[in-house]
Amino acid sequence: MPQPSHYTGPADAAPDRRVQAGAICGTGVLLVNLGTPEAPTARALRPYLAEFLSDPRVIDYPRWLWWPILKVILAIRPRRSAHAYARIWTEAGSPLRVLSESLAAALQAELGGQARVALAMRYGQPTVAATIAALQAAGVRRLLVLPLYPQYSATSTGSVIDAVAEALKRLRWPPELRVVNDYHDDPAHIEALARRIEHWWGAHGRGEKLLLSFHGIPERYVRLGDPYLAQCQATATLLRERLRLRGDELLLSFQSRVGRERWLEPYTDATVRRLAGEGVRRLDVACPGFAVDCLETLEEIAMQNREFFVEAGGEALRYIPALNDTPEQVASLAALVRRHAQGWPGFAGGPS
Ligand SMILES: C=CC1=C(C)c2cc3[nH]c(cc4nc(cc5[nH]c(cc1n2)c(C)c5CCC(=O)O)C(CCC(=O)O)=C4C)c(C)c3C=C
Ligand SMILES: [Fe+2]
Ligand SMILES: [Fe+2]
Repeated sequence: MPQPSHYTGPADAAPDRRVQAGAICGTGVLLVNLGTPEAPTARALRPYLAEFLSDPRVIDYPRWLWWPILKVILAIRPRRSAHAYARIWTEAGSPLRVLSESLAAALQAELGGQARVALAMRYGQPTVAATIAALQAAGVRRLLVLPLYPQYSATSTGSVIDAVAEALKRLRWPPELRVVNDYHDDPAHIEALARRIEHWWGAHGRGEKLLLSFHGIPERYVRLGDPYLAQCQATATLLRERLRLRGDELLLSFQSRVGRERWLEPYTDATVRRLAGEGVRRLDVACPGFAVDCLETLEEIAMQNREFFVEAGGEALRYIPALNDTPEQVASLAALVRRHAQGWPGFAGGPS
């Protein structure tokens, strides 16, 4: 049987006619999330934090300056972080892992035979390299990388691109590659976020203000050209317009600061304290930078910052969960995949 004209691979690498038959095909979607420790213990936190904090995309100090500081951090932080993880750990494991896996399974069900979906973690297991190798062994010749970060930052998405490039370097015949850099202003994504918030308001009533808390990064990175701040602001503006909120009803802040450098401001903890001090009683907080719930939302926002808010005189800080594996998130990511895969077999513009 003749192969499609662009096909040049060996016979066992999933020829495109299998797409027509509705079988899993030579297109792969690699979802990548940050990663999470294997257990909520200092022992499991140490290698996780060591890998994460050794990444020059995350901390860009010269290595000779950073190694001694990292050594001190790795003597202290694992125990503190383990304590925080223990507060959110579930029977099934770390929420970030459980929810990312569930999202990947739901996206696979939605895409059916159009693409094979796999999940990798930037730090820890399963690695980006091993997951790409497994996809390739399953016949994937075209790979769409979808980091689970709506806003681009060199510290998150940029680092995923590094890991993918490193993995492809080791392959004799790498797959054709496409990368979703960000989806911070994707209309379907904004709609999914807005519906999530409206649905939550429908069930719990509306607070006096809505705070959008994004993960912070050092402010210096933005000065050096990282588009992260502008993309967070754009997401917030689009959500404000879609939810028809007044300027003072929606606020933006940045959480999870690490170290002594100045990070993006205003800080979330200072903002919730300030709002409580100004008389806000019921504050709703959403974290649109996180595709799925994790330590930073479930512990830092829904526990720590709730305590800060109440200590400062507020009544209730109500955390609105992330999109997780909801049909809205699955539909918006599937649409994103279909748009980015255009021209590939089985997708619009490609051989059907
Ligand atoms: C020290 C620098 C850090 C930068 C820069 C940073 C950027 C960044 N992180 C996320 C998403 C997540 N971070 C998570 C945890 C986490 N983040 C840092 C540090 C930086 N992050 C640390 C040390 C940790 C581990 C926990 C701790 O010890 O405090 C998580 C949650 C992981 C989980 O297991 O649940 C996510 C998700 C983004 C999107 C980002 C830049 C935009
Ligand atoms: Fe982080
Ligand atoms: Fe944190």
